[in-house]
Amino acid sequence: MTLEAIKYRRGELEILNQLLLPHHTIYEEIITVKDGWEAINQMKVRGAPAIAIVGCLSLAVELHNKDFKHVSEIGIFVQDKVAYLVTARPTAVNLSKTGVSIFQYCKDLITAGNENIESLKSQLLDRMEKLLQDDINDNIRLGEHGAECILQGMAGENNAGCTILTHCNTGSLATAGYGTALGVIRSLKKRNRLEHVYCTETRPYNQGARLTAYELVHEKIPATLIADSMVALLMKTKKLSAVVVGADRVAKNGDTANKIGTYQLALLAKHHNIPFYVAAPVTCHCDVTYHGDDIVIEERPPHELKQIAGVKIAPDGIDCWNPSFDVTEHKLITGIMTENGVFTPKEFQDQIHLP
Ligand SMILES: CSC[C@@H](O)[C@@H](O)C(=O)COP(=O)(O)O
Repeated sequence: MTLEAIKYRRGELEILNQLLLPHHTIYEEIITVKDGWEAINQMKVRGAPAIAIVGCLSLAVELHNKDFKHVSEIGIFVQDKVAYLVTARPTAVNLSKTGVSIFQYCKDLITAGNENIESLKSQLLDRMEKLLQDDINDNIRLGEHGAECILQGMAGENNAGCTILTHCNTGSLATAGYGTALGVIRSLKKRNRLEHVYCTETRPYNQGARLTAYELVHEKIPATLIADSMVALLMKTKKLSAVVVGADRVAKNGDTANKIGTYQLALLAKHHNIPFYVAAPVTCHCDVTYHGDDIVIEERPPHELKQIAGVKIAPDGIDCWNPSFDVTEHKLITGIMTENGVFTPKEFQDQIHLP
């Protein structure tokens, strides 16, 4: 069974507290949008798709449990809650994009003359609940396209297995299930074409060591953990088929924001002539961000850099800079893997109006 970051039944939401992994598996109840906001902001739940789904499902739970006197109250309620949710973390576009689409759906239903409060609530709940299955379906399709693309690049290699380097956590814990970059790895494994995975520790928050390594062990995928500082030597000395990473926001020009350290991986991949792929479902493509430089990069508090699991590793008094993401320019990207296919940044720019 794959790991489950989100457990939902109408009116009930629980999230796996990822701050406690890999040592403790503890689910926490989310009853209100405020609970959802705090879980996202404190990174109990993280990963662009998972953030969006938990934010919207926290809204679903509060909406389900609340009484309204008029449909217009529901419209105001949804608008206010979405506006609040999007302030939890700025870089991943999934939360604001999905939140805005839920509000738009609500507005459309009201404008179309839906006067029945219970029916309006139920249609909104259906729509938000669908996010879970949609995300899994998209990831499975993305994984298949991504695996196919990598294997086509190895066509001359006689059914050899692939060796993939990945960064941060993009698996079941970061999504509703299956994963984005890790979904591509799963699809390669299903085809018996996966030789080995290297995952970076992903300092400072160690999503690679704490979460990806945990998922890889859980899934019995042959894998090796490396420190971020070992990537150049890895690329020089081991034969890598590709680097595959996730994304938190893809700008219209194909620049992508992802976990801090991704940019240096892309630069190193270019130097070593290794294909560099970004696995990015359409939910993280941003229609209003034209250029990577326009992406707001979240800065996390200093203690997340100066401590590991609550243990100090740096002196008091030292200044810290802790950007949580960086932007990889599209010219460093071989392909953007989506549920609709794999696109070069140029093709991506031409096809930005994907369904
Ligand atoms: C599955 S998606 C890709 C990204 O969301 C992931 O690699 C990442 O950067 C997550 O960052 P995080 O700060 O842990 O939410």
